[in-house]
Amino acid sequence: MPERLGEFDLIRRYFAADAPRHPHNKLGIGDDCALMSLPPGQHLAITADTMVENVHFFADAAPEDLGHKLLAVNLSDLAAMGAEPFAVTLALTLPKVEPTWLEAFSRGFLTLARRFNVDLIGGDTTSGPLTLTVQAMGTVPSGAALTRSAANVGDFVYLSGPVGDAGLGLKIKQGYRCSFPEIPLRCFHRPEPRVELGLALRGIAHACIDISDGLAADLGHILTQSRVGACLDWAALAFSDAMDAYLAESGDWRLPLTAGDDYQLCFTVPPDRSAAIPAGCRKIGVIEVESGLRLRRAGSIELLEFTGYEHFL
Ligand SMILES: Nc1ncnc2c1ncn2[C@@H]1O[C@H](COP(=O)(O)OP(=O)(O)O)[C@@H](O)[C@H]1O
Ligand SMILES: Cc1ncc(C[n+]2csc(CCOP(=O)(O)OP(=O)(O)O)c2C)c(N)n1
Ligand SMILES: [Mg+2]
Repeated sequence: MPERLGEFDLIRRYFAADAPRHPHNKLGIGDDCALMSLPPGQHLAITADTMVENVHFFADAAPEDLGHKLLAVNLSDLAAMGAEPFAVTLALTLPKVEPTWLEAFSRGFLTLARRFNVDLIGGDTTSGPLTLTVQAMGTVPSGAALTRSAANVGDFVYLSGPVGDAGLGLKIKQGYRCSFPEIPLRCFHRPEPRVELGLALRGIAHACIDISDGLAADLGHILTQSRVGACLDWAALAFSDAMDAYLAESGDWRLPLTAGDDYQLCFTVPPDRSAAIPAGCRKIGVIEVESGLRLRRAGSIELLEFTGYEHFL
């Protein structure tokens, strides 16, 4: 007869292995609340993101990848703010207790957490349709956060890496045949949160956002909240070989601008600080007075909608 695990055994076995290690975390899993204490001069940065089966992942997703991605998308929001992560809570709704699933999920989650010195300090576990939520907390020196509203006219727009691969990974999962599927599928299943880059951009970048819904939509949030516009240069965008092959075959140039799930950072920098930008980031455009997002491509300039992943439309 298989072993039966209850709610509290499950938490103890898969999630409460370590006492908190980060000095800000004073009390972790096991009481009604966790306790933390921040040094003076630091702001607490807080974010939450949920992942739901058939919305954010397919039913056949590897649980280790799910644990990784759930934490990665939350750390990505802290990175986009220039915040240094130190604690997370995890709210799990599970249809049933499956030890092999939980073991792999917690391994994916806790491996990434340890890599960034982040403690799992609490959460909630219930039965119900598979739904995974994390709240992530970080610190940023007061006044140093990289907000969406801080872009200035004349700033250069930068992107931290290729976009579109995760969207291509989703297409591959939906049946698109691609000769080089490894990178797109890896970007879709195992995004890398750009935490070190977010920290390195403090004092250099003005506005910053992570690309979860798509470049056009997420840069659109910066433009709207900063009351500016931008013009991007298609030729400045870097694509993987897989994306180049997809573009050549399909002509679908909108996909890398609108697909989302990439978790690269898009940020704006005044020109006189551009020499300080970390390697690997590319200048893709410039912030302008005129509102809206324009794209220079194939000899002409066209207006782009702020299109991206949208849950309800
Ligand atoms: N249900 C909610 N209640 C309160 N605030 C919310 C809710 N959902 C989202 N927000 C806030 O709205 C803003 C935009 O959310 P979202 O698009 O999810 O950001 P992100 O792409 O960074 O995860 C964020 O400040 C987020 O905290
Ligand atoms: C099965 C499946 N279908 C579609 C997608 C694509 N997708 C789902 S949600 C999303 C955007 C990001 O999720 P959201 O909840 O909007 O995160 P946030 O912007 O709040 O960080 C994308 C690109 C996916 N990842 N998996
Ligand atoms: Mg969100």
